[in-house]
Amino acid sequence: MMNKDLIENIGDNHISSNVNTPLLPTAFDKNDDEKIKTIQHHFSKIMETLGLDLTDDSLSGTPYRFAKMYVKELFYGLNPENKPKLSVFENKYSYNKMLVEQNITIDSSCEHHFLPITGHAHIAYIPKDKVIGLSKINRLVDYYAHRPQVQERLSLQILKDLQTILNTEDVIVMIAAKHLCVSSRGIKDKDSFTTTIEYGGCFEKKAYRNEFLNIVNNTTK
Ligand SMILES: Nc1nc2c(ncn2[C@@H]2O[C@H](COP(=O)(O)OP(=O)(O)OP(=O)(O)O)[C@@H](O)[C@H]2O)c(=O)[nH]1
Ligand SMILES: [Zn+2]
Repeated sequence: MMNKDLIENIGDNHISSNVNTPLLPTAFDKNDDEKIKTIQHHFSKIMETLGLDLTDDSLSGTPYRFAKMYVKELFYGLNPENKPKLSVFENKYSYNKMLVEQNITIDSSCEHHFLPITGHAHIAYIPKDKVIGLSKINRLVDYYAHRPQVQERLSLQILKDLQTILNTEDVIVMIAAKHLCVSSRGIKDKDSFTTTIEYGGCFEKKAYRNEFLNIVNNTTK
């Protein structure tokens, strides 16, 4: 069982409440195995409602597979225990120019339809006293992406965490992604995609944003 602070912050203790993922007070009352059991039960009812024969050997394991996939894979980022350890190091070399980590895979799900959001994140920061292990940026993106999301909140959650960990406002997060709920149902627009860009500190200045965008545009395949 987790305490109230953890529930409210879902492990994102530094980010302001308006960017927290909305959770019930009961969010952590069940462990992963209990959640899988409950989801398995309800998903089998959904399948039965659709008229599917769960005694068929190809379908009988689906409710369990589906539940395990939700809890352990697609939405592992709802469990703060899965938050990656983000190692930061002293900026011994006093590197104080832009560092860009680009083409970070986004595999997320939209919270309105529970359909995939896929694309890339491009992130930059200008170090002060701390630098972060590169892979930890990718891990942080992956963690926040693996929740039911809207792209705006995903961008902000990543930004706020990096600003806190790196002890600087000078961070920018850009995400360009396709929403299957737009391309494969509803309006079924196959070509459109969505770009969000959130930043603070020196990236408020156009010159810094332009330098970042030039690097991303000129070097991203
Ligand atoms: N702002 C924002 N909207 C999103 C995101 N992902 C999905 N949506 C939108 O959420 C909206 C939900 O609108 P509703 O009208 O309630 O749902 P709907 O009837 O399925 O809407 P349509 O997709 O237009 O058929 C849709 O317009 C989606 O495109 C996101 O990351 N950010
Ligand atoms: Zn959607």
